[in-house]
Amino acid sequence: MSAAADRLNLTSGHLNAGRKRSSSSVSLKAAEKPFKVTVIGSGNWGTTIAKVVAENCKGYPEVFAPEVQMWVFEEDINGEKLTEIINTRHQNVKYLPNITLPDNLVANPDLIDSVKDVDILVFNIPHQFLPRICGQLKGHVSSHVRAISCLKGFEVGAKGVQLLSSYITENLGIQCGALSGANIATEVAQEHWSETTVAYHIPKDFRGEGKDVDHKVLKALFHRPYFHVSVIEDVAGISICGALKNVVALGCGFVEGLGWGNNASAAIQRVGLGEIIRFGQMFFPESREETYYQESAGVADLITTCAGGRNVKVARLMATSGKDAWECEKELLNGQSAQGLITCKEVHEWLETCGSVEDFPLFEAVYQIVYNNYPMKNLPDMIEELDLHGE
Ligand SMILES: NC(=O)C1=CN([C@@H]2O[C@H](COP(=O)(O)OP(=O)(O)OC[C@H]3O[C@@H](n4cnc5c(N)ncnc54)[C@H](O)[C@@H]3O)[C@@H](O)[C@H]2O)C=CC1
Ligand SMILES: O=C(CO)COP(=O)(O)O
Repeated sequence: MSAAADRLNLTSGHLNAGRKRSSSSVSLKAAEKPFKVTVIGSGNWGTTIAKVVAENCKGYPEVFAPEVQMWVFEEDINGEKLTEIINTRHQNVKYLPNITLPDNLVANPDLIDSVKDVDILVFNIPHQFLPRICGQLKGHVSSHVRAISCLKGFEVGAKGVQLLSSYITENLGIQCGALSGANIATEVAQEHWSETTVAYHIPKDFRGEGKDVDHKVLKALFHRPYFHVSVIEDVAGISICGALKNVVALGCGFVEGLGWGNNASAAIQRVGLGEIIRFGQMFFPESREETYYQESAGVADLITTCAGGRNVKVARLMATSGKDAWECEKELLNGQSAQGLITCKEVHEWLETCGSVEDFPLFEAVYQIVYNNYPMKNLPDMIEELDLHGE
């Protein structure tokens, strides 16, 4: 067993679909040429995942090239470039303040330069920017590159509703999995224990152990003592839950902001979980129902987001202040993004296209409140009424 695997103490139970844990060790072969990793994105979660990845790349030089590039959408912060601040003070003062970043993490404002000779791309940007980023990357990424998307959302367009990992595969011609879990970024950055789920299908052109990315390599890349990783194959299941729990969290924020308390929030989460699973069954039948219940990316992420995520905070402020969603997002998030605000519109457009709006009354109610100013106090009736129409 390599020294890297020894330190990792990988177990087969962590590497397979399902939740059976086994104590048998799985060796991690040293890479023929250590994998070079780039993180695309440097927001709240982007910087946190870059920290996790850089720690592991430094810790396992037999497997990964120690230097990790992080592409940064350049900004001026009080007369200084954000990339310069990150590279000299090792802090992302705007999106992840008060967290020291590893010195092998290098901020790069040049997207194309940041992916030069890369083997593994980790996408981590608000999903509304993905089409433009993919457009810029086209022709600059070899088909041998493997990717993981940490984004939560969908792409809705001429091709219908698409997973973001599929969008990346289609546009860049590279295999792409996903990482999603109950992961409020700041808690992970502070190294408070949490779990996550990584999902990845081994592609047909897999080049072999030590030469290509497999589940063991992904576990080594993301697992930390404070960030426990389960690697499975259900990319669709973890991505659906990650996208849609943001819409449910807006619903929770509305009822909390109205002062209705825990029961109302629990009711929204119950209805929301049902709609998430129904969405998966209708549009992504390859997703597995147990993923929603058993993985961190499933119900656990729904719970943490509805308790303490940015979407719930924005919706709560909408309820207490009467301001619209965009004002609240601006006021609360200092340039960060509440992805549920975009996802609820994308979901509405898709459901309308396929005549299924009435099957998803909560998603529709959230959309109508955010975009058409429907009174949020009518939320229970909106869910009921649409249910009755559906009968
Ligand atoms: N923050 C969190 O706790 C978690 C977030 N996620 C997901 O991770 C993804 C990334 O989220 P965050 O890193 O938190 O981003 P964020 O919400 O902090 O957004 C700010 C980022 O967007 C970038 N940006 C602004 N304008 C841009 C433009 N025109 N083009 C490209 N980039 C631009 C900023 O430079 C900054 O890096 C999202 O899909 C989110 O749902 C997932 C788990 C946890
Ligand atoms: O995805 C998240 C937690 O897993 C973060 O949710 P918010 O974007 O609502 O903060």
